[in-house]
Amino acid sequence: MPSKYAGQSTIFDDEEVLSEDWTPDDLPERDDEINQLESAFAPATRGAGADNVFLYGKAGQGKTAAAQVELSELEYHAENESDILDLTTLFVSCEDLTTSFQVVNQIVYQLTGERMNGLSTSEAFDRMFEEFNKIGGTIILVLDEIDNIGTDDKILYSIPRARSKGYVNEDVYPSIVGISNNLKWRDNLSPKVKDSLYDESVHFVPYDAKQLGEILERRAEKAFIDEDVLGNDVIPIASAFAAQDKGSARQAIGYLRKAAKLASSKGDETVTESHVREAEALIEKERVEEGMRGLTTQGHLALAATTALELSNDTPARTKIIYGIYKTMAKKIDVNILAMRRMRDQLHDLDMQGIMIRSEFNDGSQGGHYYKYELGIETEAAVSVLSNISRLDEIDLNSIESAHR
Ligand SMILES: Nc1ncnc2c1ncn2[C@@H]1O[C@H](COP(=O)(O)OP(=O)(O)OP(=O)(O)O)[C@@H](O)[C@H]1O
Repeated sequence: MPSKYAGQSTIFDDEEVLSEDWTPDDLPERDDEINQLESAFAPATRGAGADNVFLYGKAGQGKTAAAQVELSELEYHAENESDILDLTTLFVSCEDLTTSFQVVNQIVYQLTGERMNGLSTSEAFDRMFEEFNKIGGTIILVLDEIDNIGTDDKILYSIPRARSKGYVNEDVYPSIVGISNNLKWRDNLSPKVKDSLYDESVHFVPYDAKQLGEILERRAEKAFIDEDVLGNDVIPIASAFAAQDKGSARQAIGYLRKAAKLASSKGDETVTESHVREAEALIEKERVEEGMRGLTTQGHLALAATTALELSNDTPARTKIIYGIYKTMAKKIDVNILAMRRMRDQLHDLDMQGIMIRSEFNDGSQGGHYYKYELGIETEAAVSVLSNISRLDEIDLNSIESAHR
């Protein structure tokens, strides 16, 4: 008898194509942006080093993918067509790095396999430039999610000025490709950084539904065994969902991937519109749960107080009722008690994130105008997230409410 794994995928040819890590060779929707990158890299092909360039735009807009595609092209040129270009490229994710020192440390680690311990920031920079001197030639550093360094931005003016300041030898041409989806951070950079980093600044505007549809079509061609696997509405709906939200290609691909996995796990031979709708609802649920986990302690307490009321069927509840329970909980775990006005802000934020639902009431001249809140998610989902937060260990969501009564 065949195992339950036999014949599992009746729809996928190459499932990997829908994964987060798969990089396309071609991004036709970003031709203009890629041309701008090409102009920034072109001086390197003439032996003058690449210009510094800054890619910005919201998440999932192909900034990282465009940098990868254009750098691969330049690497191909250096290896196969050029006697002039001696190229080293380094891709550094700054996701968990919050200072220039940490970024420098990571660069040195990626170049040498060694971490720098006990060095001052300027010693660390010296060490990095020493490595650049050993390598020589054109060195392009892609610093992805560079906004994580906040105002500690020494690296962003030191590398672009390394040659003019004599930090590196004559034959070394280091430059930066900075990538960020935080537009505020970019606008608030120090003038020193703006001067050095803004040789070129490339803006990635959000994709529209048509472009997202084309991106999905190309992926689908590679991912599925044939075109009949996808119902006619699948791509238009997945791209419309993503376009209405953030215009993110990552999000659109995520809907298609989840819908296809749902179809596959149910043994269905085609992916349909209802799989996409189900996928969207599941992804939204995961997003909200993630948001719940990431709340501050005050946010968690506001959620805990509302959840306790939900468990005793006392929702929707007015702010002052939630506030009463919140105060008891905050006291119990020794947390500073917010004023009622601030609690209102917390509840409003939870409403904005889809964790709660706020309804407006108007009792005319007697009661005036007020809001009531209830959970916007399954009660069990809130209980499960809250029970995994150690700061709230001493709070019993079932008994606090009865204590309040
Ligand atoms: N024009 C496109 N064609 C095909 N795939 C694309 C296109 N644009 C983006 N993608 C894909 O969408 C996903 C997100 O893209 P990418 O990581 O490059 O976005 P980003 O702008 O760098 O976002 P973030 O700032 O969140 O990292 C990747 O899987 C990428 O391959």
